[in-house]
Amino acid sequence: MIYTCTMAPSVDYTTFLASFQTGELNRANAVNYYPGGKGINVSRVLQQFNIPSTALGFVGGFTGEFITQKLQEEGIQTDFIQTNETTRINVKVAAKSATELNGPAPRISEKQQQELLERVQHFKTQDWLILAGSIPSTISTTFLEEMVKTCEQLGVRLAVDTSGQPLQQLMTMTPYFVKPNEHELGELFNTKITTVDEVIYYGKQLVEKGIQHVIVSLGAKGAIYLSHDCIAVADPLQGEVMNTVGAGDSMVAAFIAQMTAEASKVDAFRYAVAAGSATAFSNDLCDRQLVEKLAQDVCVNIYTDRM
Ligand SMILES: Nc1ncnc2c1ncn2[C@@H]1O[C@H](COP(=O)(O)OP(=O)(O)O)[C@@H](O)[C@H]1O
Ligand SMILES: O=P(O)(O)OC[C@H]1O[C@](O)(COP(=O)(O)O)[C@@H](O)[C@@H]1O
Repeated sequence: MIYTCTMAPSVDYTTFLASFQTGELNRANAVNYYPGGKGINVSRVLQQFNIPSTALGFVGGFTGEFITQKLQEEGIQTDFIQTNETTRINVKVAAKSATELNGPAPRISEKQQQELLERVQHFKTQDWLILAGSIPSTISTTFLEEMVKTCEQLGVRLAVDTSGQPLQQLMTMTPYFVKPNEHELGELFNTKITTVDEVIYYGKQLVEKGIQHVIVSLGAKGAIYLSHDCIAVADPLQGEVMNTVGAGDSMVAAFIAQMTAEASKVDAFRYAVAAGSATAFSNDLCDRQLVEKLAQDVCVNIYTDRM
């Protein structure tokens, strides 16, 4: 089973405008709202590939109910822990450039953390846990340590897509797969990363720690994959950008979908890049048909000798 864990889910309220000006009244041409948060997006894209997953995390209030109901309507199993706080609404402005306003993560009590740990303790060997999105500041470092240790002991493959201090902490352990974007990678090494060579230099350091698969996403500039025996650089795909929210999550989902279907890692990476762009070229997350189509166009340059 694939479990996604979103500790700070959201309802993503996206507004589409021709132009956006701060300090002015802006009227949207269209809006949409979908269940959001990185792990939840991963579950929604996996479902596009007919891969079942269970969405874990913390939800509360009317927005929490909306998320649970929408996921269930899409056929995604949920096993959320209820919080007293109403789940945040993240506002996205899709205009000439994208602006995002993400609410704070919920406060999670020790009891609620324990409940989550108990769920992880029931996972089986070869299961996946995708820990994605903001990790609330109330989540203790000991809890994260125990969660990673439990995954290691059970033989669960841990994928990580988060940022800030929790990412720093998780990188001192050895997840199976990690997908930072270039800013998050820079943050990890306390530097600013701008060139492909820099991405490769720092990405390799993650691989040397024992992380099996590293994808560094570069937004409109494409992405780079690194493992112990391969570096692959994907050129960006061109298209009409509609809404980039969830592009990174789509990438994570497509990579895992392909890995579970026993595709080669380079093919899995190719699909990951296609899925990221397919989402960027869509109003909601990508659909499978577009991913399959774009996957044919992704140009990947492989450098096995740069490790
Ligand atoms: N404007 C864009 N045009 C084409 N592809 C894009 C665009 N933005 C994102 N993508 C695709 O989605 C992937 C993930 O996007 P990115 O913004 O790096 O992730 P994150 O949302 O996690 O920061 C990129 O590596 C790329 O393949
Ligand atoms: O947990 P964070 O870092 O605040 O991010 C949450 C936001 O990220 C998203 O999951 C989108 O993530 P990506 O664009 O990085 O793929 C939104 O659905 C959500 O609003």
